[in-house]
Amino acid sequence: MAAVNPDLQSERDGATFDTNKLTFLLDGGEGMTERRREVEAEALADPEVTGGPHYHFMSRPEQYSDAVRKAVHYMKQAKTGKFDNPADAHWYRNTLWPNEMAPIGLHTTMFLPTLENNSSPEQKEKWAPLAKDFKIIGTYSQTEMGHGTNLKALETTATYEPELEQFILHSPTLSSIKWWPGGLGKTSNFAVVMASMIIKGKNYGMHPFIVQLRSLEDHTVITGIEVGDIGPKFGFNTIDNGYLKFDHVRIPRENLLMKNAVVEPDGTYVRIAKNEKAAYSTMIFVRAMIVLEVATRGLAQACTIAVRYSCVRRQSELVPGGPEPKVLDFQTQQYKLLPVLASCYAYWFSGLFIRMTYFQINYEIQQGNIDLLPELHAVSSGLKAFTSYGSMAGIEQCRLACGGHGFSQASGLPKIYTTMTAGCTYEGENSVLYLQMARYLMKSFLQAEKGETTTNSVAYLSKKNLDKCVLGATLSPDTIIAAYEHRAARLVRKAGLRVNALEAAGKPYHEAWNLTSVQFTKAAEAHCHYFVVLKFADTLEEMEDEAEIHNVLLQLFQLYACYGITNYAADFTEDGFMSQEQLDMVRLRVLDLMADIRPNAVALVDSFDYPDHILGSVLGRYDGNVYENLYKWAKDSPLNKTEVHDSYYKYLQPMITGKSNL
Ligand SMILES: CCCCCCCCCCCCCCCCCC(=O)SCCNC(=O)CCNC(=O)[C@H](O)C(C)(C)COP(=O)(O)OP(=O)(O)OC[C@H]1O[C@@H](n2cnc3c(N)ncnc32)[C@H](O)[C@@H]1OP(=O)(O)O
Ligand SMILES: Cc1cc2nc3c(=O)[nH]c(=O)nc-3n(C[C@H](O)[C@H](O)[C@H](O)COP(=O)(O)OP(=O)(O)OC[C@H]3O[C@@H](n4cnc5c(N)ncnc54)[C@H](O)[C@@H]3O)c2cc1C
Repeated sequence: MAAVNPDLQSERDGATFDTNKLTFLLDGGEGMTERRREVEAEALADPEVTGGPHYHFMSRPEQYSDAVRKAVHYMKQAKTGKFDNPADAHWYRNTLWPNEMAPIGLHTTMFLPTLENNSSPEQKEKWAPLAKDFKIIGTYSQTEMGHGTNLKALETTATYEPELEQFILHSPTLSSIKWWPGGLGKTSNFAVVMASMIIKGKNYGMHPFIVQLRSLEDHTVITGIEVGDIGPKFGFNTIDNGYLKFDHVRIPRENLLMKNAVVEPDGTYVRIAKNEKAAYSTMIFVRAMIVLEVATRGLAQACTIAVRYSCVRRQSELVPGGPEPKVLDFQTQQYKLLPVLASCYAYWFSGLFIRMTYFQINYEIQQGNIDLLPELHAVSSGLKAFTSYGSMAGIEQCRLACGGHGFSQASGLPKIYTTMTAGCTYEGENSVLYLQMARYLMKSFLQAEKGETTTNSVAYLSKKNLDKCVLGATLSPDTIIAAYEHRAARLVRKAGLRVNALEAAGKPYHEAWNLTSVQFTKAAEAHCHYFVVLKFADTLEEMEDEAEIHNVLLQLFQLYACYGITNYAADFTEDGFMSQEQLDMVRLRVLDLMADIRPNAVALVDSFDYPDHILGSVLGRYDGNVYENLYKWAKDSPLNKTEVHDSYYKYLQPMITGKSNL
């Protein structure tokens, strides 16, 4: 291994805490870190994982093809049973497809979970082993060309025919063509298809059906089905997002996944699930996972790259006539990066929380207790929107902080950005998800207005909030939380009262709601912001005696919270809650905290513990040897394969010399 750049080494030498111990905390325990490292090390030693063609120098069809090669490698490994622990499988996939979507990504993330959570016991016994063993490869096919958000308006129909005990799948219009599902275009031979179920002329709404798309012998498309790739996208080059059109395709009655609703042979419809949104369960799962696995990890990688690079990049002067400083020593550079780094830690702890909560509540739901479903839906929707947007903005900030080299694919940042930013749209467009959370907030507000107690994430709405902010220079977590509670409660209340006032003035509820929806998305965002602050504070409180780590995390917590206050200053001050003096104090504390955190910046990103292969960045290399590797990267560019490029002979030569050697 090459010697570490002394500029990076000095940062590591100066850290005040043991990065390993912080990694343990982030992974959820030392044992988890060890296991993750074992899985990653095994993958990294395998030439099938690390030895393929250079991602950035391939065309899109080549990128897809190489991702399929990796998928086959993954499936072979999985078939040996070595990934029976889902976390192991996850680490392996992250190493195999760094910041790339696997062509079988939807198979593992949505197809299999839908089979497992939406099937009757007999169906589960039949389909889940086939999917787990990759005897069938599937996707989750819900969105249509005309509708992704409004699921009630999906046009694909599944019409029941009792005589033959079959459903007939049909795409009646152009806009009903399924559009976007990952792995649908070329890879999958099966899909869970969400279609509106029609029995004897009555539409029972969206239900999941398992449908074969392609032959298991030669992958040819089943008669009556048209399927293909939707073409190049902003990112996601390694996955074949696809389209799917049905022309009266018959499937047996048993292909309706019947955990939540049964259709008897004579066409009698029997609802089993207590909540009519039970068919939406896979979306809740993925939203809950996106917080840590997509939004936070993308941001953590971008921070790692930008912070390390900012400690090896030297430019300009700090002391007149003095040596060029590391660019991270400029206060403006710290202001670009350190609040983003703080937000990454904040999202991480919320991500751990929502992941654990999802599995706890889902267990209850599987036992038939759906009391906490609305809360889970609201919190997972809100956090997905809040963290994916914050991460998207943060990654772009990291790119800008890397100057010119940040714009090169060599930085790794464009790939991280384009993969992550899709998370603002898929699995529920962010504004739409904030509005789902807002529905929950509105209901909770009305409860609180009636003097009822609100619980869990919205407990603060029925509490007496402070009228005056008591935040002092010590920035105690309690006073910070109280400030964020006040802001969220006030914005929710203001939006709720406006809906009431508009209704009282004669507007129908739906109109009053639409006229308040900007206010409500801001209230939902404020609620999520409060929640993320709260979960960070909870983590600090629950930490066992690791004083050095506690210290630096407390500084990050304070920076995250103070930066948030300065960014949303009007929300905290306009009702007189926070004084101008307090706001000024908070602004200065942001600068002090950055100076406090600066010596630990590299250690804080090292603690995310990303191997270079996953980062995929010349700028963010662990050894900091940036320039020699940038040079090597350029030399590898396909355009440099020949001294004179073909385009010269084709176009330039005739123009310049009047002749052509072609
Ligand atoms: C270690 C483990 C590692 C694991 C690794 C995992 C790694 C993860 C990696 C992730 C990679 C991700 C790749 C995924 C690719 C994208 C896939 C997709 O986009 S797929 C496509 C994704 N597509 C989308 O996301 C579509 C987005 N659209 C929607 O979800 C819905 O249509 C809607 C929610 C917007 C409205 O629905 P609509 O039917 O019109 O409903 P109304 O508005 O009329 O509200 C009625 C009531 O219902 C309630 N409620 C609603 N939802 C739920 C729920 N889920 N539940 C419960 N309740 C719910 C609502 O609160 C309300 O209650 P109330 O107030 O009356 O009491
Ligand atoms: C990379 C990627 C992968 C995907 N993978 C899959 C997949 O595997 N399977 C699958 O089924 N789907 C998939 N999708 C589709 C995805 O889930 C939808 O695109 C997403 O849910 C958004 O829906 P939409 O496209 O209809 O957006 P639209 O709803 O058309 O959004 C357009 C605008 O309208 C606004 N808007 C819409 N409704 C409302 C409302 N009620 N109130 C206020 N504003 C509103 C939105 O906020 C947005 O600004 C994928 C999409 C992408 C980009």
